[in-house]
Amino acid sequence: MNPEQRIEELSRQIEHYNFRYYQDSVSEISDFDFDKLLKELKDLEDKHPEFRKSDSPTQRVGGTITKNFETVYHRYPMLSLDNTYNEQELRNFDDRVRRGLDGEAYEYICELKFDGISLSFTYENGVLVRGITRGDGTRGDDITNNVKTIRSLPLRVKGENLPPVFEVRGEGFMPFSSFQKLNEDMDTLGENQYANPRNAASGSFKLQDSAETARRNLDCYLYSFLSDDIIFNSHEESLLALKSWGFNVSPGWRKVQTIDEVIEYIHEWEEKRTTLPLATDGIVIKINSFEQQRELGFTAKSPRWAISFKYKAENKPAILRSVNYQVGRTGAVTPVANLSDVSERDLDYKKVKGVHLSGTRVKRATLHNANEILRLDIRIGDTVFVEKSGEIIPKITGVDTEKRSQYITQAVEFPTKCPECGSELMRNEGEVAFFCPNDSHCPPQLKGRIEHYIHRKAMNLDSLGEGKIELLFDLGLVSTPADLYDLTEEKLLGLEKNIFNEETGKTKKISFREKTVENILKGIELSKTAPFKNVLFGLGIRFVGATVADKLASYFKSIDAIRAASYDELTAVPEIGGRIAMSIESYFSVPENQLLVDRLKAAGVQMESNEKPVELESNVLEGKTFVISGVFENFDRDELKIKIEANGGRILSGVSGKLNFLLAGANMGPSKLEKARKLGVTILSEEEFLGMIG
Ligand SMILES: NC(=O)c1ccc[n+]([C@@H]2O[C@H](COP(=O)([O-])OP(=O)(O)OC[C@H]3O[C@@H](n4cnc5c(N)ncnc54)[C@H](O)[C@@H]3O)[C@@H](O)[C@H]2O)c1
Ligand SMILES: [Zn+2]
Repeated sequence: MNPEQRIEELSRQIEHYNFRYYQDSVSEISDFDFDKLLKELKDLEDKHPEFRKSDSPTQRVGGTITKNFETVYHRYPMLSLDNTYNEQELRNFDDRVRRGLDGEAYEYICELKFDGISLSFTYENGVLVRGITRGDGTRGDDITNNVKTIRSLPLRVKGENLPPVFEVRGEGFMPFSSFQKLNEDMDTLGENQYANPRNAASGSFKLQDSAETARRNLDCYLYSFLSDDIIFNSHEESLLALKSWGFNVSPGWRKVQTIDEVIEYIHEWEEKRTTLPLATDGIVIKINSFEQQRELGFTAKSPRWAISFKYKAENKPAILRSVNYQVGRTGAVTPVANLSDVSERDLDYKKVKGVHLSGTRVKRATLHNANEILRLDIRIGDTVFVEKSGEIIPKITGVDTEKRSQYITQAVEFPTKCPECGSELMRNEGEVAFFCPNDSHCPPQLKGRIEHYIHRKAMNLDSLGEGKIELLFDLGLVSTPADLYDLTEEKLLGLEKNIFNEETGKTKKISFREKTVENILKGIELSKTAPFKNVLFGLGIRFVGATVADKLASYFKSIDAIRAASYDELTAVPEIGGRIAMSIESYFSVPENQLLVDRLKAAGVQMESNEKPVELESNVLEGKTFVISGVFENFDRDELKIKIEANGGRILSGVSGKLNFLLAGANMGPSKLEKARKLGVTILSEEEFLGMIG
């Protein structure tokens, strides 16, 4: 391949990864490997400048803007940072700075590099008016409603010297604690988990539903101040002022005079950063004086007065001792590697402490699926390499095949039967995961179903959290959600169990005292009042998520109508497709599921929608269809929905050619508006609508 072709190929690859990363919040490769590709491209372009295109990924900020939010131009461009993984390049940077400043003395500010997404906040007369993503550096997404959910971000600031308009910038992130909770939730709901807190933060800041963003407990550190008037002389002054105005400035920064002190700072934080409650991927150094920053200027993509140093993910050898196969709630089987340190090769596995990696001891790593085992060509007894980078879950990156001849090794055999229930495993065409088809008797699947039933978005039985279900299940008291309603004080009082967490090696004792039992029974009783749509979602029928359950419940009004519905009747419901209809049919073809529903009904759980039938006020809207979007002044969306139905109109769930009216409130997504305009849908304001119904 000649340089021109390679440049072309690299550009295409990098653009693909950028799109996945910024648009979809997914990392298909590690940051380190991504940065290697980018560096290769940059070096090639430096050697052959004639092949450098103006829109090359080396010349542009990698981010994208989405179509889901208002696009806003940045008042000051939001750039990226040049980065390096080694100290020599950092010294080269220092040389460039020294030359650029012609022998003037200079200082650096060292800061931690937080791993989240860049955000910019505009304040007018002290009031937060806008929050924008970095986007492509020139324009970003207006996500004001979502950034307002950050509790540490002041909505109003007071202080001396505040210019009438200013911007502050910082990194929005998801603390480890929120990340873990979110992924547990995703797991319960059977949705894809985020690989790391950065991707979770990126996805969560760009949700359409701010209430959901709020639940995810995001946070933000501020590290930059911008305004038209120059009111500070240095970065240090601006950080101190930000802090004094009440902004959340991370306390870890330090002013230093030399590159050696910078390197000292890097070494100091290499281990220490792993104890922080949020992900960091390096440090950032910036020239302190604003005057000198202006002298040094910018490239197309990043400032010449700053650089980031990224920590390489620690990669260490370990011994693959054995492989376990975990069966998840959906029946999917995941192979998990049991590891020991190289020095522990001959130690009994029970006594093994694991490999020391990025501040923690690692004893297990996911092998994902059968294909990954083949790809790695891994054997029990092998010396493997483990890595823990931005990802929280350690992974095996390769095998030291040279070591193989020194030890006895043994092939990893993927089981053909479910390790939990013995059923023959299956694999769907086109899918990588093997799964256990025995969904009505396989223990982890049953337990998963109960956990789903009590989930916040289903029956919201929070008095029965983690561990308690496990106890009840293991003692044989509860094996389906219906069993919950047979629990009594006599059965529960005094139950006890030690639950061992293989991951942490810690044992937790759970015991049911009077207060606990009272709360559990109260919660179960209360769950009988949960609306039918929550119950329907709680059943955990495949593809019937909360939104689909809502639609089915309001269309069919009762479980009996749903289970009697034919495929054609199901697919006649707007937005219920063949895949969902088939899944519902197959759910009710299982006798155990029919029984479960009957028992829940007998226990008094809501199996009918008690949405009051709408009383007809008029039929002026007969034959007309509506979509409601945005926020309204006098009504909330449910009230508007009732108004429309009460006057004979019908609600559709999406904008399509069939739609007559889009009832548009404030803050609705511009892409929906655009689509409606294109399709010639009439757009109504709240007032116009009220006029229509008199
Ligand atoms: N794995 C993938 O598929 C993939 C794809 C695209 C990009 N990436 C990663 O993202 C990087 C490019 O992203 P980028 O342009 O945002 O660069 P970057 O993340 O390396 O550095 C710039 C960003 O650092 C952040 N930052 C954190 N702490 C800061 C501080 N104290 N001061 C200033 N800024 C701070 C800011 O958001 C700033 O925009 C790549 O180098 C790569 O590591 C990975
Ligand atoms: Zn099984």
